[in-house]
Amino acid sequence: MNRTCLCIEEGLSLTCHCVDVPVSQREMLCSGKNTNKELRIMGDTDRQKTLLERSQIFRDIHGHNKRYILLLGNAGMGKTTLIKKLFLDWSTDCIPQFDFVFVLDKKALFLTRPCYSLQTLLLNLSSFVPPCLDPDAVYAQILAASKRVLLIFDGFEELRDYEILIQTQDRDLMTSLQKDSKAGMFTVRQLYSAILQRALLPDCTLLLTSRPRGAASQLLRRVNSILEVCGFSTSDIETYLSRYFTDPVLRASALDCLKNSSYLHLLCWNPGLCRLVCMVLEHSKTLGAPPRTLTELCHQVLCLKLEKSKMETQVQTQTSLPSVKGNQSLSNIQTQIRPDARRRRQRARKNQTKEKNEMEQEERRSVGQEACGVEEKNFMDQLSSLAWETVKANSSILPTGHTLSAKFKDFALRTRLICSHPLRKEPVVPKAKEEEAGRDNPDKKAGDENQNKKGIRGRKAFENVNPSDDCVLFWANPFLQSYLAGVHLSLSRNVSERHFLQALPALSGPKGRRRHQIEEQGLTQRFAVSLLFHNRTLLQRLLSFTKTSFKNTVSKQTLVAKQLQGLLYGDLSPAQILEVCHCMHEASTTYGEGNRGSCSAQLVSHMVENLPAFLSFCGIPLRPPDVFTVKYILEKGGAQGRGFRLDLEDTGIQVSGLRSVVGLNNIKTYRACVADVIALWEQLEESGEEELLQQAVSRLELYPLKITQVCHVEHLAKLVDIHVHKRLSDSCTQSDSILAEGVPAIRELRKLEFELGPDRGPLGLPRLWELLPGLMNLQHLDLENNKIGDGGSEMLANTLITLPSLEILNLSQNCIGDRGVKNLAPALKSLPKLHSLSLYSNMISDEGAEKLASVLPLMASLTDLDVKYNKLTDVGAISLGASLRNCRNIKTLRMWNQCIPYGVFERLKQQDSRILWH
Ligand SMILES: Nc1ncnc2c1ncn2[C@@H]1O[C@H](COP(=O)(O)OP(=O)(O)OP(=O)(O)O)[C@@H](O)[C@H]1O
Repeated sequence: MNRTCLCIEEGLSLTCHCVDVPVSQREMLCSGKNTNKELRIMGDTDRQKTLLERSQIFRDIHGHNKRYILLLGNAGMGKTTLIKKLFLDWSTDCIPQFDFVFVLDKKALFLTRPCYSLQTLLLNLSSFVPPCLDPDAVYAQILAASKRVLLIFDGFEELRDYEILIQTQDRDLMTSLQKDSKAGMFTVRQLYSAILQRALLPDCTLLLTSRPRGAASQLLRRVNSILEVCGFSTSDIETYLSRYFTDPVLRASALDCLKNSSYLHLLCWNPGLCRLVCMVLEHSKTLGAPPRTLTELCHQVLCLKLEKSKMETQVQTQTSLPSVKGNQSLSNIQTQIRPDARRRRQRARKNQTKEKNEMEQEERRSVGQEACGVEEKNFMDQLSSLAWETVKANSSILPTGHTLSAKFKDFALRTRLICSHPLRKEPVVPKAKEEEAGRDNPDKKAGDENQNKKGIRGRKAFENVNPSDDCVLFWANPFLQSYLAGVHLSLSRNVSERHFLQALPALSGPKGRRRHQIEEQGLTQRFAVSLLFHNRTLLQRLLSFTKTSFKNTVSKQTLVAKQLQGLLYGDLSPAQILEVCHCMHEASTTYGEGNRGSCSAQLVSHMVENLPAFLSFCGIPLRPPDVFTVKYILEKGGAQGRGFRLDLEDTGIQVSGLRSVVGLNNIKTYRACVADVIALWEQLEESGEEELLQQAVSRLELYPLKITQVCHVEHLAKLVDIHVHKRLSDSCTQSDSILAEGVPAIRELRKLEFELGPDRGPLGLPRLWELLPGLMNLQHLDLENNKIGDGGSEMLANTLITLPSLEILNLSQNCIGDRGVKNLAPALKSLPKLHSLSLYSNMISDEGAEKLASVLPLMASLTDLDVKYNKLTDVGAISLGASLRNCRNIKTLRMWNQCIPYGVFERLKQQDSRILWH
């Protein structure tokens, strides 16, 4: 197993190229008053605190094993690589709690015949599984100690795929599966479903990987740990480059290039893209200028791949090396060859080194020239069409209904744009039977011995029974898949203008909001728009173009321009605005030509003119490349004299990203996770960047402030502390002059909504009581539904007296009773500006009502009081009604509840019209 999973992808190995990146622990939390739990987007500072090493993945903080783990990560973020690394750890005994580890791939779901058992699923169908000579004995061991089994589900693009498997419930089937899991009469789907539902191997540990998309509430409820792969940090990128480029000159030039291109550097946050960036930097001498957009990057990678495949074909013909057989990719073969065979191959390769060097030189010379012949271009068109089909279906797997010509398949596999996943493996014949068969059939025995001599004994177990039928074809790279889908949309004559527009939800205005945006569809949309403005001569190197297809592109370009100019940006969702920003960045930066270049520039100019002045990205993840694009658009706006207020709350933006946008001249105010804001200020103070610190402090906006997570209270407390002490920390004094008047955002904070709800409210309230005295200018405090209770009212009373500006106080639904009112009464009468008080739906009875009635005339500014739905009876109501006569300023008193007799209430109402039902 160690050998089988060593290869990350062609030419890259786990031991030499893999960079260890941690995973972060994600949390399911209720947000605000909403009782449904959802995946919380964490701020950067908080995220850093949840990072886990690989060795901690299976253990909780108490050292207990986690049994149901979900690992999330966008395309290319390294989920599969992490799993291979876990395999490697396991094979070297670093995860000793498991005796067996199996990887079950989504692609096996294509096996639809009901002829499998749990035993064959694990020992014959799982990925990386080594040959097993005594399956029955091994299976018995698995069943006997299922607690020591780790099952990993990989290759699932959507959470919904799991959700469907969990929802399918057939009781009879589950019973028969549990009764006889050895019977070969189930489909892979049924077996997967039973495992995920814990009907089979209920004690084993499950680790599921998925891109974080699609609704999956049932699944999220089942799992007891949600992890996310982190991208590469700046130092990870450097490590990766130093491992990728063994040639010091190339390495230095690649590092230099990244230093000069912040976009490429930010793309490298995604390891899959980092790999692509390295590929093009490796050939930068011949490729010319490094890519400035994702479109250019994918275009250059495609050219390289096609060149490489062309060169390999030439060498193969020259040296008559056996060609790649059937549907197996080279990398697959590499991983399966035993070391002795590999050594012999290496020796042979040495002899070819000279030839190879010449070939590489030739390759370098030819990159930049024509990459495809006519036939290849036709194949590229066909691939593009397939790419769009798969993107539309949210899948990386090629549909099985198509009959693909052998030549096309060979091209697709040779270029490594498509890979093949073997589905069925030959069952391993137990050794005794093998010998028996050999005795009966001397020819076969001789053949087998031959194979053993070649060092590939046992390899049979990995191979397909029938290579053409028993494999699934899938896209090797999600970015190239989306790029080709974009090529099809914008350049194919077969895509009408109507269909083209339908594929671009970001451009269809508010109605596009409703659509659930899938990552690859977003990427495809970006590529499709950008390719319309792309340099045609370059595109012609890859694709077949006729005059008609050019015409078609021009009309689509006009259509896109019209659509973009008609957009009402104020009506777009944050996700749509981000997508349009990406489209515009790609279109206007990608190699343009002549008037196409100026046309895209005009579109950007139109966009920045029409963007709303308050630009919110709240609630959508902003990854490093996204931040680059947003910054690009903001800068363009700045050049046209536009200023913006930015909302970056709940975006998970990194502190470095925050720093890059906050300092732009045309940013008037910004909001972001308070902990990250403080982290940024501290960084700026430490680096002595006073001007930027001054801007970052003065531009922060908090108003109106909603506290929806317990951590928000902690963050706010820290900020209030800075405000009160007028410095960032005791040891730092550089910021003293900047903070001489405290934090402007705190000084100007007028409204605070505390929305933790009854379960989490008590967790955050003690901290709130401590920080409130720092919010001197607070006018509106909304504490509805936080279970303050009589216990909390005392603390609240102590704090209220420190808020002289308070005008509106909402204490509805807080379990406050008579004791609470007694505690609060002195504080309430000390608030000189309080005009609205709500004690709606608490537990105040007559005693509390009387206390309230006694202080009412002393609350000179009060105009509205709400004590509806409490427990007061006619006695309390009459007291309040009587007190009202002495309160000229009060305009409304709402106090109805079922304990007050109807007649009494009616009479009170008639006596004073300010008493209201509702
Ligand atoms: N930790 C790492 N070190 C070095 N390279 C990595 C690492 N993680 C990922 N890569 C590179 O990124 C590529 C994509 O990674 P991988 O296939 O693991 O992503 P994934 O999250 O499984 O993507 P998908 O959702 O598309 O399946 C790998 O082939 C490898 O080249």
